[in-house]
Amino acid sequence: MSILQKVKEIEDEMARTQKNKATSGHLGMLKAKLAKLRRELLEPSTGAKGGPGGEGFDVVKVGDARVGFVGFPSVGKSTLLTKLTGTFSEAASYEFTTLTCIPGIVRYRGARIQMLDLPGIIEGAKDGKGRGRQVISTARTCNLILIVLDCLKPLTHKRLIEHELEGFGIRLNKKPPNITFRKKDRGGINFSTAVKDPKLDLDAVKAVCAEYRVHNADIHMADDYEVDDLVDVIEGSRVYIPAIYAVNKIDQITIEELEVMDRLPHYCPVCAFHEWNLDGLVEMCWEYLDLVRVYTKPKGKLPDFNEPVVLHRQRCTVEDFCNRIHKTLMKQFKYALVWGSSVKHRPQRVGRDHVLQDEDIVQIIKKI
Ligand SMILES: Nc1nc2c(ncn2[C@@H]2O[C@H](COP(=O)(O)OP(=O)(O)OP(=O)(O)O)[C@@H](O)[C@H]2O)c(=O)[nH]1
Ligand SMILES: [K+]
Ligand SMILES: [Mg+2]
Repeated sequence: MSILQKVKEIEDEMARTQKNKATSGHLGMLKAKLAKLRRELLEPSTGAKGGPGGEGFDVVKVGDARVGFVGFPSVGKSTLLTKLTGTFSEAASYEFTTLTCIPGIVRYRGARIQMLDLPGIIEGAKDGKGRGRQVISTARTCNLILIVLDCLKPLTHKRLIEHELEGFGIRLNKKPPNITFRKKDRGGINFSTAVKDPKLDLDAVKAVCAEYRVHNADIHMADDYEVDDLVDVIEGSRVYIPAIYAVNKIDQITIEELEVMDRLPHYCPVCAFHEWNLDGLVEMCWEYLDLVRVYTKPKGKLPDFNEPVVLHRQRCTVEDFCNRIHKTLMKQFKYALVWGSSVKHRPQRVGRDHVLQDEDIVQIIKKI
């Protein structure tokens, strides 16, 4: 039986199994099996680099952040890229017009944001249909995924695209689960959680562990989690990426229909063709990218407000800032002077570990 057939069999069995406390162990085992099969699917066939293992498109990362457009064919991804970035990407009424990855750049608030137009994907993309794997591998390298939807198409398309991305280890608009998983030599499975009446019980946890041949481990969950979260932690190699649903072609629907869509979380209605709400979309991308702009102040001069150093919220210490300016700057670093919302005094003297905030001004003082 091929891996895909095995996957299908397990998915069918899961669909047949009622979800309750009594079946949670069995479902946990099935989910772990599924995750393992999916990993096998993604592993490159022996030796051959660039095989079906899911190499992305070879587009150089430039700018401060990267946004990838993912969606079914003909939802308007290329039209959107052309209008947003000014880089032409062919658009047409037939499906699969775009066959490769087309990069463009948006300049916004001093940052350079790379946008990637990608070929349309279809159901089964993650399992190797069409260019799906290349598309999704490229999406994995992005700081934000723009899921482009056609508002005239069924709402179920959203779920289908999410399913394809999830099957490739991408988690959308989600924080990594706060689960500690520590293997040991003896002592069996110890499961503790900070939550009263958690969704997962010891049986389910044990079933998942057994599937991974783990018989001794300490597992602690700081929050209430599902089987999938535990599987994610054991499997590793998951990426957590924010996502926006850009619902395109709103010129084709009524105001009432639009109002319903406007209220859904992470949605941004647009009309690429007439350039409606493209500013709104870029602003939302900016918010979701969560970038931190830091202005450099040379000694005795005004800061340069036109060219911020753009950092990501998870990596925005003074040291990160220095490394972005020059890779040897840290060797000469003595301390930094900071003006802005991350400090009380202006300026304030700080060390390399100080965490910067958006629009801080920094002057680096070097050792003599
Ligand atoms: N009515 C309307 N049509 C649009 C809009 N945006 C794009 N289209 C049309 O939708 C069709 C598909 O647009 P593309 O930009 O080629 O779509 P795509 O998602 O890049 O398609 P593939 O590359 O084939 O996956 C074209 O005929 C566009 O003119 C829009 O906002 N409104
Ligand atoms: K098209
Ligand atoms: Mg296209």
